[in-house]
Amino acid sequence: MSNHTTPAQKALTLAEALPYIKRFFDKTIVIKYGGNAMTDPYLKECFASDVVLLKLVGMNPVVVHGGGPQINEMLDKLGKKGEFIQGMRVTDDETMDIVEMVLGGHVNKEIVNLINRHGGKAVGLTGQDGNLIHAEKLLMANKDKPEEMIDIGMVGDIVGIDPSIISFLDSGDFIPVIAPIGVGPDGETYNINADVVAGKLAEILGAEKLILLTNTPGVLDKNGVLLTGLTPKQIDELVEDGTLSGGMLPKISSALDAARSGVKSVHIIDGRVEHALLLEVLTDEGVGTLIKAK
Ligand SMILES: Nc1ncnc2c1ncn2[C@@H]1O[C@H](COP(=O)(O)OP(=O)(O)O)[C@@H](O)[C@H]1O
Ligand SMILES: CC(=O)N[C@@H](CCC(=O)OP(=O)(O)O)C(=O)O
Repeated sequence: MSNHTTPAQKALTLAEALPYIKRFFDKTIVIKYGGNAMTDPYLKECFASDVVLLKLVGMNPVVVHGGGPQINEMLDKLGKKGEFIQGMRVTDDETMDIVEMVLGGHVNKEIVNLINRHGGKAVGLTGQDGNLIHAEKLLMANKDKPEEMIDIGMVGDIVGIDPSIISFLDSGDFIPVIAPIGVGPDGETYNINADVVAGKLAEILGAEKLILLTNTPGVLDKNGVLLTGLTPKQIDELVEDGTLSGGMLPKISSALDAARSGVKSVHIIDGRVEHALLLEVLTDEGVGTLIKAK
């Protein structure tokens, strides 16, 4: 909020929150915190305080985080180059070790720590904890030649989610902070795109909202103009003509799957905006792109 806001304007903004607090009271809100959105220290503080505020007014935020750029940084330090195909990281065994170390370690604990310093009770998990995310090796079709499969190593496809650990944490007013790592039948670990985890978790938890925080104002058209709402047909067209690429591909397909599976509202928003979460959940302000089920 600008320093030029008058007390009356501030009061109006606060009053505006009441219908949203009532509507989302006791509802689950899955928040995907993208690695690209978690770069600026001040914005990280804003994010953590927003999550705590949502919890304290009676909502159940569940945080799923990414960390793609943070993994790249570590790979760089080790002299290894990160490679992505259709928005998914090619993950050999050595890269998988680094993914687990960065996501399950540093990134996860940093977010837990931030939320706790703002007065929340966050608990960090990977998909291994409480058997949360069951995975198997992803068989990825080449989008240009669908009959051809691409082997991208230890990248996982979610085959099941056991949400009991989330319900348990929720009953104790804890805020789950989840790293996108899944576990296979033989205990092997898989690297899963964080948007995919957030979308599937929102579906299984019957979430009211799924919010994907990233580093663009939302989905942009060919001319870089924000698209405030997107239907499945429009999404198909944008994929086909190449307007959507890279990390936006798994993001949009997870968002659409979640919307079609009953998550009431799915948004891709700009995590670089101060208090983007509060603006999205508690005000009339439309931010980012709303993904529609039809
Ligand atoms: N049409 C589009 N609109 C917005 N961003 C797009 C589009 N197509 C590709 N992108 C890319 O997708 C990126 C967001 O995905 P990603 O890098 O995976 O971020 P995150 O870490 O938040 O998941 C944007 O920074 C942008 O470079
Ligand atoms: C399979 C795959 O691509 N996994 C991702 C997991 C992290 C992630 O999704 O991070 P962002 O949300 O910051 O992009 C990766 O290795 O980068």
